[in-house]
Amino acid sequence: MKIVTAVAPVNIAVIKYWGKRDETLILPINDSISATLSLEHMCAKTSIVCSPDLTETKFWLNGELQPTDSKRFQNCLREIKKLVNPNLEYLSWNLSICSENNFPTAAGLASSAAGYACLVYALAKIYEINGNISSIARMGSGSACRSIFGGWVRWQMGNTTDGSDSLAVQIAPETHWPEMRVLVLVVNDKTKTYSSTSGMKTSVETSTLLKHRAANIVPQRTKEMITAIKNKDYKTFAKLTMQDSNQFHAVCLDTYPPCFYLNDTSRAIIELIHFYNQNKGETKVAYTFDAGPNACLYLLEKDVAEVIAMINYVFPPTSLKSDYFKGDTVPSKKLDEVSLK
Ligand SMILES: Nc1ncnc2c1ncn2[C@@H]1O[C@H](COP(=O)(O)OP(=O)(O)OP(=O)(O)O)[C@@H](O)[C@H]1O
Ligand SMILES: C[C@@](O)(CCOP(=O)(O)OP(=O)(O)O)CC(=O)O
Repeated sequence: MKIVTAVAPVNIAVIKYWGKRDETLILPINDSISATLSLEHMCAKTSIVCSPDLTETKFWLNGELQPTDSKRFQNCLREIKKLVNPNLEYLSWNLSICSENNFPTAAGLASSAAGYACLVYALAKIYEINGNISSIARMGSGSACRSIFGGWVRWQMGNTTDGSDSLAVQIAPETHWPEMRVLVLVVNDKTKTYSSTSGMKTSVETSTLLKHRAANIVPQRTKEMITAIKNKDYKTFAKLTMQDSNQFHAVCLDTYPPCFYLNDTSRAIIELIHFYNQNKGETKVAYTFDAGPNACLYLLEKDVAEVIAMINYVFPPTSLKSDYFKGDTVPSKKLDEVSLK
């Protein structure tokens, strides 16, 4: 019997991935950029048992049995197994996989990114594979390819049909911008109505704004974002981050039928942050929202205490779940192996 437990971090995009050019291989229509958060507060944790006594492969997520015949799960398992020494005695043994997220799942806080990065990493450990597993994680969930690396990561969309050039690469390591912090404001921890997968599929089919974004906006914005990150230019970084989040949600509205991910509290957070920055006379804090109402704020360490105080003052305790309202850190540690027997 073999047992592995691994933990993997979430990543929060500052240039959003939204739209696929290949649904099976999970190839995107534009580049994206994210920071991988530290494992301290938010992570997926996955344990895998591999044993000759197991009669079938099973997968539990947050205590609930999941189907193992999904294309994504099977693709990850198949691609990992392709890299395994065919003589490995336990290659044919079944697996018992158990994963848990210590933060809301499918609520727009990148659970699929941490979850599939963790699954693929744990599988690689079980089968003793070394090498870059980011492209395999991508086949589980696109954004997962970025969670394999720490620090600032770019997922290059690539152009080939086989996806060989659609790769995540590190722009800057976790040590690059040590003052950077992320605050996660949980507005609603419920599972969202439209998954990212189905939302972006409808956007690709119906949104003309998404076509314009992918062709004419993201290429230039990606270059500017990389320069801002490399130069630690917070003002430019913050503006690009907020503009990209807003454009992504504009695409969601331009989708037919529209996907509403933001709610009134999300919009109040956006207004508050612009008001606060304006009153301070400089950009102190930037928001970004994934496919959900929950805000991620990027800000510098020196401003964390005041921004937390301001948010606590404006929002009554019931409107934000203070359990999750905490500072996470970028720089991050990478994936971690908890134990290996
Ligand atoms: N720990 C995990 N292990 C494996 N799969 C997971 C795990 N956590 C989440 N997932 C998968 O990811 C799905 C949620 O993905 P989805 O992209 O809709 O939400 P999200 O990643 O939380 O939000 P967003 O993509 O907007 O940041 C879950 O329904 C489940 O299939
Ligand atoms: C809004 C996003 O978080 C979308 C993430 O989409 P997913 O990676 O969850 O989608 P699939 O590839 O279909 O699994 C933006 C981002 O993380 O870049």
